Amino acid sequence: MAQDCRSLRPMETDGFQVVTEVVTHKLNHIPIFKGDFASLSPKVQRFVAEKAELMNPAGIYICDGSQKEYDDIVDKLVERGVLTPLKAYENNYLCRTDPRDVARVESKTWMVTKDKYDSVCHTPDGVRPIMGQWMSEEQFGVELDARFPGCMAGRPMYVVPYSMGPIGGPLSKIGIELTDSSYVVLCMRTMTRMGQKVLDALGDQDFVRCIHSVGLPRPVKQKVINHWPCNPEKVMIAHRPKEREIWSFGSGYGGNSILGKKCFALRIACNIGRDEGWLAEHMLIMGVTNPEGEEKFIAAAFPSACGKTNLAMLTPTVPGWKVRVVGDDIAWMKFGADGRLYAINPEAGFFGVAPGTSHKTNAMAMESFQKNSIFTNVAETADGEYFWEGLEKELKEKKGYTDEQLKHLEITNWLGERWHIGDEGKAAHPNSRFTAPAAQCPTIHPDWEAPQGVPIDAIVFGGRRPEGVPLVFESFSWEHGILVGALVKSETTAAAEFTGKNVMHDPMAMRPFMGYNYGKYLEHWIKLGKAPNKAPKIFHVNWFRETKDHKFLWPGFGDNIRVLDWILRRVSGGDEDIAVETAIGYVPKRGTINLDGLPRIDWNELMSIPKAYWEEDIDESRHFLDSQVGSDLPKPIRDELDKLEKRVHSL
Ligand SMILES: Nc1nc2c(ncn2[C@@H]2O[C@H](COP(=O)(O)OP(=O)(O)OP(=O)(O)O)[C@@H](O)[C@H]2O)c(=O)[nH]1
Ligand SMILES: O=C([O-])CC(=O)C(=O)O
Ligand SMILES: [Mn+2]
Repeated sequence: MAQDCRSLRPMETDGFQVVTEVVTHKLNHIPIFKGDFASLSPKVQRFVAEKAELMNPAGIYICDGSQKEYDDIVDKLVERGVLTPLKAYENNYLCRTDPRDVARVESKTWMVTKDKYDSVCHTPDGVRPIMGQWMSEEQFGVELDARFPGCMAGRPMYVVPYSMGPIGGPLSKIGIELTDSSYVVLCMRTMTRMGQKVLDALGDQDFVRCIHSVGLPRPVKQKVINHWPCNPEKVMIAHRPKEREIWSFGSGYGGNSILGKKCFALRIACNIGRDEGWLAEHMLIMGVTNPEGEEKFIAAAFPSACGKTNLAMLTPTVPGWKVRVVGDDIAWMKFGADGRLYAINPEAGFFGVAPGTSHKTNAMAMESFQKNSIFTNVAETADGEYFWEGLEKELKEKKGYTDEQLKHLEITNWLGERWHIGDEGKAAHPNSRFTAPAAQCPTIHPDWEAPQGVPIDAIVFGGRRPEGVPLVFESFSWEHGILVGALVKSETTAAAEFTGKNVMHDPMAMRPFMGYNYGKYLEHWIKLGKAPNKAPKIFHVNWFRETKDHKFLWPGFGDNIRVLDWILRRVSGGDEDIAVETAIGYVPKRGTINLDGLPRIDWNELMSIPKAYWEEDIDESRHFLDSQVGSDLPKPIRDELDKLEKRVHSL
């Protein structure tokens, strides 16, 4: 490394005191700000030393995961203006990012493998794969060289050891993230089990290597906006699944930087799962107890910002039902010796969409983030409370404001500007997020950290489908259910860089998170569902069907319990006559979904299966599978599509 990091002035080292200057030939005089380098396992030492040599940080900070460490980092960030305390709560902070760094960037996310078709499908000439982007190893080398050498100059490099899943659990895995973002350190502490105890459990085993840099070495040449260094022009989120390695550059936004989450727990983990015989999925996990006291577990996959957090934390509107959350975003699932499918939530916190969250829609999320939480890109009221679209009514009632007072309330929007309700633009960014410890959720399941997981009785797919798709249907078989998952489509949301409302394919809600060839992934699913494994039933739901004048046909949120009730009665079997066979699957018989107490529901409109819509949809789906999965599409899935087409034609 050309630069001499010892010549940095103290302020350029973020005010850290040098504890020891370890002079090994490996560390090349890079000082240790915190922790004991020598106590790290040889593998970890080598990883840290090599990457420090490459990225040339001002010093190394080995995280112990303690509360004091968290508080110290928070204090520093408050002092620097990166975080603002939200005075109305205990230990809650607001973070405003550079407005160019607010969401995942799918176009800058790559899988790096020797063989292209390990990463993506054999798509016909001229078709750009949308389920994952491939980069060659050679190209990756070039891209790495253009970004990482010296990229941490003047910044501390935090070493973040973390476990996905309860530490030491049979389904859990360990990663180590190196990052120059202290915001990321705070989020990793909430979202994972992080710190010394992970190093203790690791011993000299291997781990997933995660390298993250905001990509703006000091002295910075560009203007830093909102004290949020980032490098939007050079963003790269690259994964090397064979090497179990992640390289993330240029963005501090959660989905790109909290590497335990999407990068490890989905893209790398689905590769590990393929090798080891399990599944890593973009799914919530919930326990649902009926009025008779029987509990069943559901895993559900909806695309980003399509309702996983809300469903997992649902407050039932029907008396006698109880819902408890195991996880709200990611499930690692493995069939056990008894043939049942067991799921763990690899995360320890919620990184949830803020707008739309209120006591009315998701009271349990609201309760989860009253303390110890970080709010990214939300707005703030003059009283030091968080604010976003969907909280207007609640705020008015809480404060006893008149409409006029509410309109004049001083709000600082996510951009830091003065803003009033009714003004142009949004108070909060549509993808603004809360980061809260899962343990703070009042409905967290007592077994949410059970190392062996919870047994899954039903898998549910869904998306935002304004047209044509009924509220709920059940697939005919495991293979048909996989086709249903493979054909998940949804209106785009603000969770990634897309603008406008287009209905896009998002198979299994995994399009942005696929870690290998999608056809092989479907094959893996098919294989795992075979006897002696007992495959759960697969359902599809749609909370988002609209009337012609764009009103939701279904009230959603807490009323979704009515649909779960039907699903679980189908799972229980028995001789209840509650389903009708249709071309696309079993749908509820009229009268078998409890609608008591709801305003008028247009059942016919909500449940209809319009032939013309489905014929067109199947043509489009066939085109999608042909062009995007091509020759990699497993035969059983193609057969299911043929059967579906025949059934729809004879509607
Ligand atoms: N109409 C309607 N909207 C819903 C329902 N459930 C959730 N939403 C809205 O969908 C948006 C996102 O929901 P989340 O539950 O945060 O989405 P998620 O699937 O957890 O998203 P990621 O964290 O991005 O993976 C919120 O703005 C909700 O208000 C529902 O049942 N009906
Ligand atoms: O990754 C993120 O930024 C948040 C998330 O859960 C998603 O987009 O599905
Ligand atoms: Mn998600």
